[in-house]
Amino acid sequence: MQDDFERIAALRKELEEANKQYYELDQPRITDGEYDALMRELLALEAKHPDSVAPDSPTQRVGGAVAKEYTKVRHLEPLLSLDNAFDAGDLREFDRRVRQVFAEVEYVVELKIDGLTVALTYVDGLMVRGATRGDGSVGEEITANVKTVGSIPLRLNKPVAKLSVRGEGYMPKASFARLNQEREEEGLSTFANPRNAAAGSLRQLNSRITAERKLDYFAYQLLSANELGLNNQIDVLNYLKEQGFVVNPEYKVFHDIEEVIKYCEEMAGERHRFPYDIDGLVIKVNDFDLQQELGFTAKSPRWAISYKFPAEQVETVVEDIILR
Ligand SMILES: NC(=O)c1c(N)nc(OC2CCCC2)nc1O[C@@H]1CCC[C@@H]1O
Repeated sequence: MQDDFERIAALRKELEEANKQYYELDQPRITDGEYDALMRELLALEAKHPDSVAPDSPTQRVGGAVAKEYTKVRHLEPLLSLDNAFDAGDLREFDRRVRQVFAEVEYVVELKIDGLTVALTYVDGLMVRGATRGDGSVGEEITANVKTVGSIPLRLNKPVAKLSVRGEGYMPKASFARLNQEREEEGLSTFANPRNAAAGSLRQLNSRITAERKLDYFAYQLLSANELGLNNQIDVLNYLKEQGFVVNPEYKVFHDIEEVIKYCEEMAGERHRFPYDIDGLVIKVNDFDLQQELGFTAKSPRWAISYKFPAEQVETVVEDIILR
């Protein structure tokens, strides 16, 4: 018979493995019910041995902290916004400006997830802080809520002294539909779209409520990447995956803006085939030395632009008028 501490270690290992299978590999091996039973057993054992609770224990994901209001946090580096391109002409103009500095350029094109930016800080491999974008310089501290997002690692696979990650917190369409269904049944107001639902869920003062919202996260940026020997965006995305983050797999590399334009126009028609909302694409110069050369305008990088999908003709569906 294992003693409590051996059982605690075994349960943590099993729950972390199940989490990895579910979020990173998208192949759940145990049912939600089995996962919950293991979690309940671990919570009970940790309650019996409170000094055994580690900050990266899976039990830290169930939430429970109820904040009274938000503390504000200043970001290490400001979170930038993006200039927008609305058509092929805008993209050609962006490319012309880039090529004024370098004739040869490689672009990485990523889906633009329609969520909200969340900045994560890890110290010695453990997640110590999560923060909203706020005004770009000062955001809200939402660490307890961020810990409930299953695809955000509580501990890095290869701990480093300090790591600052940026990515998009979002609510998958399925979670959004279920949440609005539940709220309707409870006579509560429904959320207008997954982005609002994600923002409301991540800015919840009660992290137990956040834990129920089934949020997700795609990492896409690292601060001080060059200190880690990473000198382009593709290397950063691979590094983030190695560390245990979920990176959106739909990114592509192009060498020519005409290919980028073709891909953007193709994707405008494909936007609904993903299990999450996207509102465009983000085109980034891949090489960090070239990004450095290009620099920034007052509010956004000169080495990145977002291609916004054209507004859709939403046919107004007239609700069937139920004649009572
Ligand atoms: N929403 C996204 O999927 C996304 C992305 N895939 N990549 C970036 O790269 C940043 C890095 C520096 C400038 C933009 N930003 C994104 O979202 C931004 C955050 C703020 C405005 C955009 O939504």
